[in-house]
Amino acid sequence: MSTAATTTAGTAGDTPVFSVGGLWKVFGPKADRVPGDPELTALGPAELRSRTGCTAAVRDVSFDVRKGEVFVVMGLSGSGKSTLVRCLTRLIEPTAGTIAIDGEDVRAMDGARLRELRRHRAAMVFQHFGLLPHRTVLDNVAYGLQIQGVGKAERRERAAEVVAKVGLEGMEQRRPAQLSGGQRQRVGLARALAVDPEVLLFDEPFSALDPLIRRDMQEEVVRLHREEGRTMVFITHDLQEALKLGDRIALMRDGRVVQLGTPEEIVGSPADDYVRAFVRDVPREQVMTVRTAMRPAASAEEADGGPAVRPDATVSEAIEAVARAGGPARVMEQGRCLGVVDSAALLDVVAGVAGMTGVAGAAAPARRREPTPTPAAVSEEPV
Ligand SMILES: Nc1ncnc2c1ncn2[C@@H]1O[C@H](COP(=O)(O)OP(=O)(O)OP(=O)(O)O)[C@@H](O)[C@H]1O
Repeated sequence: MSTAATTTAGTAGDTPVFSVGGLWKVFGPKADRVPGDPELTALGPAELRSRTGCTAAVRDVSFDVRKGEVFVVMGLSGSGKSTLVRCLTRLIEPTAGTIAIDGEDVRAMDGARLRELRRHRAAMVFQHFGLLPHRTVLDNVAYGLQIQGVGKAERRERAAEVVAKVGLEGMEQRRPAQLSGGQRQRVGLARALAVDPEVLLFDEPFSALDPLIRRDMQEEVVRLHREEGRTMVFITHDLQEALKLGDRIALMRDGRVVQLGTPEEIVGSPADDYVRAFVRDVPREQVMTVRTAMRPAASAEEADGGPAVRPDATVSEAIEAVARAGGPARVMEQGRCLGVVDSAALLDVVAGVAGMTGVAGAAAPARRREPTPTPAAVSEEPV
């Protein structure tokens, strides 16, 4: 889901939307003493609990959420996802560490500023989003604007726009009880969107939906993100959902982020055995891109002919192109041939014997041949 992100994520000089440093949330008696005590921080969850009665739900977590990206927080139940994301707007008060939004210190905000943060800047979409049962869809969506003091005519107009945007046109006058679970979730999404927040925070919003509706909603999020480029933080315990939606994924275990990276990095270069076990059953060809399997062109003919694929095409897409053409495909970017992929290298990725090496072509060294100068331009559009 990188289309909007790559165009809107901006340059390295951009201030991140959220910047989190050394964040801790400890529940329990005298929680404050835990983060600063090396003896206690060295303990595992069970030992910490038995020694102090405390649970470290978030342990020394640092990351940035970049403008325009979908940042997924993933982990099993109890790994600390909800606590971490609630700390971002201080729905849960952190125990230690720093949080900034657009460079502004969230921990230093007073009550009024915090309310403003939650209402205007970082809106949350919950799994159980508490729609008002006696209000219509339109009024539920307009509710956040009403709280903000927006006049009736304007809020109805804006609510109608977002209702249409999330595909609920024609249902404006229904009440929540007259909607399906998926439609209700769309109302919750529309309500968060109506206040036009800089960042949307999703707390497992789709986990109660049945699989088909869930897929629809995931596609809705992908579409909204592509159209608007809005920054999103998305909690899920579902790996497929994380891989589908995330530009980057923070994988949590026992309060720590064990790996932070793109779906391709997480699947292709798991940081440890835990992550490796987590991603073992992922169909690699649907996540890994052709960069992983690419080698330099072996000859001028190879660089000049054959089907073209984009560098961010999946291995699965390249397999189709190679199978149709009966020979290697060229990886093309802005008219330049970056390298080629052949069936053997693509198969290596599927089999998991080619990893993320960071060096194009190094995944299949035995087959590496001498590079050929790339042609200046080609006529075909990459698939
Ligand atoms: N108010 C609380 N008091 C004590 N412990 C808590 C509290 N809230 C959460 N915890 C503990 O903190 C840890 C992390 O919980 P959290 O809800 O953040 O996990 P999660 O990854 O979001 O789980 P789930 O997917 O089940 O929602 C768990 O061990 C949980 O029991």
